[in-house]
Amino acid sequence: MLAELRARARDALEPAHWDYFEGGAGDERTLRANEEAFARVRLVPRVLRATGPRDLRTTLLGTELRAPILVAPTAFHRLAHRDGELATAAGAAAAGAGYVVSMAATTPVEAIAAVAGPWWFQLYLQPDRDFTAALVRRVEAAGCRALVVSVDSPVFGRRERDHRNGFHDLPAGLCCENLRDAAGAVRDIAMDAGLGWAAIGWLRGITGLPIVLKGVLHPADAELAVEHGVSGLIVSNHGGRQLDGAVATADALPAVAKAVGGRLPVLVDGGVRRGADILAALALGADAVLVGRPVLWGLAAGGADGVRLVLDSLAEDLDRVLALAGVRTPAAVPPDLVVSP
Ligand SMILES: Cc1cc2nc3c(=O)[nH]c(=O)nc-3n(C[C@H](O)[C@H](O)[C@H](O)COP(=O)(O)O)c2cc1C
Ligand SMILES: O=C(O)C(=O)c1ccccc1
Repeated sequence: MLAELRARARDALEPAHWDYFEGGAGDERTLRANEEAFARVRLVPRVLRATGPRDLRTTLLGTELRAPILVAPTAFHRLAHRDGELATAAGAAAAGAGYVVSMAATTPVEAIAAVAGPWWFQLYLQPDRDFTAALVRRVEAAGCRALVVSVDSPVFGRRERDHRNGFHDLPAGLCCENLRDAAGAVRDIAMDAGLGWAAIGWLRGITGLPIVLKGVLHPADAELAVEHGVSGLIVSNHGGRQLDGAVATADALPAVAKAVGGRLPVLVDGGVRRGADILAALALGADAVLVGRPVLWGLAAGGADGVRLVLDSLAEDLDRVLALAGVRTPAAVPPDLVVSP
């Protein structure tokens, strides 16, 4: 199902845009490793557990979802489909999935909020703190339920496909609509290699929204995140688009989950393509998963309906594999459901 949508997306997109969505950094080792790590997992199901119908509902930081599935923040949805983020928001809402809006969205958050279910906002903390604070005020006013701060991007990863294709800018008519300053001029997103833990403390001080750190792979950073009062973590290597050679997320997850020890929700993204991958993520210590590229395939192939189809199919597949594994709810997935090879 996903493979067919992926092929349709490829047909629908200009090659340079396809490469932008699909590609990773460097030799794309980490990009491949994410899917491979899930494909290596072997499950040890339980039998005769009389689970009855499954219940996939999941609450994260006060946000209620139909299943432990969210749309990962990805940039430039109007490059994938004319309805852009409005289609993503509507498709995710119809599927009961969470939606993390990218800071690089090509639609204003107020318009997204009008058609979205529960949504969070992904932020790159900008060197201009006043601008960052104004953006936080804006997304709070629009109804954002949590801030997802990406911490894996002190600089841009080297995306060789984009260099080859000369893809550096959005085409005329599209821009990062949430990066307008007070005068209405659109800024570029700045990556900030000067960011430290003090910046997280600063953000804590200017907002009451839960703060989720995205891009944690080392258990020592997970421990620091807990100490600095964040509300959640996303184990992520940015879908292999930042540090090529970084550990696959399914491989990094158990140590991070162990360091957190249940003190915060732990989410994971990168290479989640099947219900069995979600089941594996839950067994390896995650509370929920985010899905990046498959949502873009659905969006490019079929707009809001395509997004809904991707998310509904993953939830249905998770329901089936939970039953086959003898588990009734996501929270009840035991660690001994997976064996290491
Ligand atoms: C085209 C594209 C754009 C992305 N843009 C962002 C972004 O703006 N902010 C961010 O934090 N992560 C971004 N990511 C990373 C995703 O949030 C997520 O970590 C990754 O896509 C998960 O891997 P998957 O695509 O294998 O599911 C992007 C990923 C892709 C593929
Ligand atoms: O492409 C990306 O992965 C990404 O994170 C990003 C960041 C800033 C602007 C556009 C995309």
